[in-house]
Amino acid sequence: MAETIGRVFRSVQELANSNQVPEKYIHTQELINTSSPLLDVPEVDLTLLISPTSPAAARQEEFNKLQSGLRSCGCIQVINHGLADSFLDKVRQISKQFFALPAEEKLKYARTVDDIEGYGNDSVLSEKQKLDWTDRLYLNVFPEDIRKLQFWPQKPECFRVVFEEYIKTLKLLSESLLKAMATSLNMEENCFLDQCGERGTMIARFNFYPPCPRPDVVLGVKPHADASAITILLQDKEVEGLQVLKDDQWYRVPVVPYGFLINVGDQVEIMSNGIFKSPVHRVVTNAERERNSLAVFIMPDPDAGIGPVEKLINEERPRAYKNVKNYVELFFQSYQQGKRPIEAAMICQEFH
Ligand SMILES: O=C(O)CCC(=O)C(=O)O
Ligand SMILES: [Fe+2]
Repeated sequence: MAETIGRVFRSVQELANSNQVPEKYIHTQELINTSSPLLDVPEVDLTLLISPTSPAAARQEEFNKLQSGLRSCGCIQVINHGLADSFLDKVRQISKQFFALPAEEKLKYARTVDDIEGYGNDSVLSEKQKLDWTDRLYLNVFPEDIRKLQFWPQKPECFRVVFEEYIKTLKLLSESLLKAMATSLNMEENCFLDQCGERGTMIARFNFYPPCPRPDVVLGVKPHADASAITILLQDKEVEGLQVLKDDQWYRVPVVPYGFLINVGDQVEIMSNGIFKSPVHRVVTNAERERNSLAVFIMPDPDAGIGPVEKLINEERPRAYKNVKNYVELFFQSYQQGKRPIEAAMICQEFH
């Protein structure tokens, strides 16, 4: 068996417990403002949006909000999505319970040094990299044959049952969203979904952010945009932390306790020829309270190429991106070099 990180791994949770902030976690370039202004994220009522019995005007209103959110800040809050509040509480509960287990129990699911899947902390991609103040559990979920069940917790006991139900429902939700996004642009409803392919992948990342003694210089997650097509985020119900960059300024993303935050990933930015924006975002830390979130990344099949939808290319909006295959690989190559990965897919990069 490959060496597990058990031997070399110090969880952020352990650092937090011993009140230590190693230098690798400290950002020296700028102080981090944890109380920046609040972002105005449109709340979209999914039932009104997709139900054929909704009044046409009300449906249109929801489509307008969806489109304007994804164009301006790259995200929307989805409410009235059909998942019960009590079920979302259960999902949050299994995450909290997992991270609260003793270290030796969690280490049964530890990732290997050179793999991303499993329980661990920030993957080190370069020497200069600052580390994120977070522990994670990273699981491949769809297609089913890419699951590595050895990483799926057996404690708490209901983990797998609750999680399985959650991801099945989120798969359907992601399909509805991708269709709605295409429809909002007057495109054929499957134009984004079809590009994801039969073997589109879905990956879940449970994020656990222990309290941090230095929120002024440490980040929960450093600035990045997601490599996904879209990301479905279940935020902590009480503790804020996510920030989005808009017009060169950081904004706090509000907590909607039983809503999902949906953000555009780089691959839908490409498919939409830049109409929808994949937002740069980061997570700040909190000195008093821990925070949990669960990000589900909806990814196109890495073997199927993606590119801007033909009908979204025209004189006013010329093709801005190349067709790309296995974007995630490209993403990590650029990320290592400290570049914004999507630039590698842009045409005429010097003009952007
Ligand atoms: O914890 C959050 O709110 C967001 C995490 C995130 O950006 C990610 O996992 O890609
Ligand atoms: Fe992210």
